[in-house]
Amino acid sequence: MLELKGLNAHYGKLHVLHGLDLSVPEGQRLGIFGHNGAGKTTLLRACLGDLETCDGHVAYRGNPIKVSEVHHNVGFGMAFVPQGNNVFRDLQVQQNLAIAGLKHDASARKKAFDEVYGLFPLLAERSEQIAGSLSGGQQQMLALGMALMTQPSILLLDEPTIGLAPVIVRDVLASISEINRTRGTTVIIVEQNVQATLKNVDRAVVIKSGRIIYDGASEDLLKQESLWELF
Ligand SMILES: Nc1ncnc2c1ncn2[C@@H]1O[C@H](COP(=O)(O)OP(=O)(O)OP(=O)(O)O)[C@@H](O)[C@H]1O
Repeated sequence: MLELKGLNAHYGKLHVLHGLDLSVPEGQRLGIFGHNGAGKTTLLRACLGDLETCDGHVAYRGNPIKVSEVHHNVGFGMAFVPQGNNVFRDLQVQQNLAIAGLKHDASARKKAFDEVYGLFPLLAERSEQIAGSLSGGQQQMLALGMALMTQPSILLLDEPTIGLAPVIVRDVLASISEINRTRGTTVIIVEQNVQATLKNVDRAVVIKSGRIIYDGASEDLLKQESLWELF
């Protein structure tokens, strides 16, 4: 579904990703882990074409991802939830969702609303609440709901549980698994909460200094003693 070949990324003289190869099949839940600064967010941005200074090949369902054409690339069915501050804080919950679903006609938008409210009943209960007054975990659910309003085939999530209490972390990760189970949506999730995330992904990739140093089944990652220091 998503294919990266020989991906290099730079910020000025800083060489961040070094010839990465990665192939993600339809319906997979992939967790990407690694130290701060390892290049995880950069990798997500490259998948979207949101990085001018990268080279290599990125394709989504056979469509080449063109650099600097994010608006075009998301049209292939990609949704990206960036780290933090990802809702319109001064607008109501339902207004946030409506904006995210603007590309749809009225009937597709209603279907998307029904799906989001079905997955996150709390968003239906709080539909008129101002988003900035939701708790951190609720805002994260709204951000996921906004991504779902686009009816994506792949979700790219950058640390969706950052700053949340452990019990809420579990809820948010379970919601992501539920989205994958009910819609078949492919998920790529960058996370620092490694142990909690491993319970909700099929495959784990560990990046160190812009290179993949582990790629395997999620349940096997914790058996790799040489990687424990990362966690
Ligand atoms: N816009 C930018 N300009 C210059 N350097 C950048 C930029 N964005 C990221 N970097 C640098 O690139 C490297 C990789 O950053 P990236 O955000 O991809 O790492 P990460 O693995 O997502 O880290 P974290 O877990 O802390 O979010 C870091 O050294 C970072 O300082």
